[in-house]
Amino acid sequence: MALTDCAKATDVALNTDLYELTMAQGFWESGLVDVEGCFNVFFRENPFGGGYAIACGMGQIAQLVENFRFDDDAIEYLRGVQAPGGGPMFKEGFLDYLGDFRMRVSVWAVPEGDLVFPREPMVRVEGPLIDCQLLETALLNLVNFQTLVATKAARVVQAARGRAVSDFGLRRAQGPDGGLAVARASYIGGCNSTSNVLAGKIYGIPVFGTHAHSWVMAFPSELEAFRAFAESSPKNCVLLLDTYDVHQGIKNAIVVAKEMEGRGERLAAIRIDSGDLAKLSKETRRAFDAEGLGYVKISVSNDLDEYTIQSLLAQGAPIDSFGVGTKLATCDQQPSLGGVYKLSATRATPDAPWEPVIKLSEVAYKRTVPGIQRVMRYFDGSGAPVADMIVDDSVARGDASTIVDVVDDLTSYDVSGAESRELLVQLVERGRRLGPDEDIERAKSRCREALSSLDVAHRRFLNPQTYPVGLEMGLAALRSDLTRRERLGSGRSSK
Ligand SMILES: Nc1ncnc2c1ncn2[C@@H]1O[C@H](COP(=O)(O)OP(=O)(O)OP(=O)(O)O)[C@@H](O)[C@H]1O
Ligand SMILES: O=P(O)(O)OC[C@H]1O[C@H](OP(=O)(O)OP(=O)(O)O)[C@H](O)[C@@H]1O
Ligand SMILES: O=C(O)c1cccnc1
Repeated sequence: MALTDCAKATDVALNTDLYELTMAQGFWESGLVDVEGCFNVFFRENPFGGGYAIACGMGQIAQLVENFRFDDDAIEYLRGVQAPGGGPMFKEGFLDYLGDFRMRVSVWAVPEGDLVFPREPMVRVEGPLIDCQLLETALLNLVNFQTLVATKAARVVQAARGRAVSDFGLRRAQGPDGGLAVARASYIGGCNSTSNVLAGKIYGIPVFGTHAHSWVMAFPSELEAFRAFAESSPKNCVLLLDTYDVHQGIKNAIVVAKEMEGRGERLAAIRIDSGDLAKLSKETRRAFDAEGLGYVKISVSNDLDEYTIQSLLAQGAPIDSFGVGTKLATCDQQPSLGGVYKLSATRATPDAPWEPVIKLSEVAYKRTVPGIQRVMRYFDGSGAPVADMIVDDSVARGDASTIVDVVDDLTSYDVSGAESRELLVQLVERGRRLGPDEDIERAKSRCREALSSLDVAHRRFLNPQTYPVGLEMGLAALRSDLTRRERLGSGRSSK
């Protein structure tokens, strides 16, 4: 993540909510240093009213775990933090403990770029409660935003139907870190390039750019501005046509394109950034084709998103590429994913058996899933994913053909005969990464393959079909049992 890439690596431990540190102090003081927990990250609704989400941010978890330490500066800062009631917030003994602290968690996660659906764990963390708690905020910060952006990008790219999409969002992103995260996640979600140069350097994402209206305005005439840009950037010349009047812009760009031809060069593309993009792109295409300039591509921008792109293509607009900024970077329509980190099991020591726990709620919809959860994804004969099953091996009944819906336990799905694969992959074992970070290109191709295998019923924007996610029958029974026990007053709530 940006903080681990750009700032002092050790600052990652302070990139958290204060309560994680006060809870950690409480665990330390209560002597609960050996107690272990299992936490799961999941979200409850697909973003943007869609039928899927794209897992992202997981590729930076191992780095977060490894870099998680409190250096002298961090301890000095914490020593100075005052409690509102007076006196230091943190005790010296706890600060000593933090000074030697190293994360001891094990982590499993859905690989970046893969499909992920509501209520299934996309990250599972096991380890000492203190460690798990200290990781919560930074982990959610990594995966919530990037999963949201990767999903938005996947939708925009889906609408573009094979045409290139570039991330233009840095100027509207949520700060410098936000801009980097947008570039990374939108590339994994399917964008071809970014205008963000730092993201290009850090992540190896191809960079792309045209020129601004100010370039044209800085010259006495548009024609001179176009000429100067063509001379300065002959190998990546994209001319912006709409500073004054697109029709005059077309004429001037044609003049410059011909002059370039005379020098053995080629105008790569033009960009249109306002007005009726369908009408103007058609006029531009006709004019350039009539002059034998069929190779000049048409790029458009201006507050685009998946819906405007879908509409432009439905209008037959001959557009070759899209620059998408504000609505991609700010995840317009839905500014946050709402992913949560919930405890699902505890054990008194690392060798003791896990005890599943459940969080009830007034609304059944918010009831959590207990246990040490794995996810199996089932596929039909054509390789399309058809359902995901959450399994806890300690209670599994061996009947892998029935999945009980995760929200409505009167609904079940039959997956008999379907091929399956494990969704969560282990990244970290007791604080140590199990391998190098995956190449971002691998995550990008995983996303492309996963989306192309997903039934269009789950991919469409309007009223997509809900993808089935449920519990293995033994886990469903355990959840009902724990719910009953808590409701009848014989569970943890009454002890
Ligand atoms: N043919 C079209 N069909 C659907 N939406 C379009 C079409 N052409 C443009 N749009 C979208 O309509 C919105 C507003 O476009 P509009 O023509 O008002 O540009 P503008 O706002 O005047 O440009 P400027 O950036 O100069 O203010 C933008 O989101 C743009 O992407
Ligand atoms: O429209 P977006 O999807 O956010 O894409 C990025 C926008 O940033 C630039 O203009 P800027 O917004 O700075 O000024 P303008 O709207 O006046 O052209 C560019 O010309 C795009 O329009
Ligand atoms: O290169 C461009 O055309 C560009 C980059 C960022 C924002 N708007 C446009």
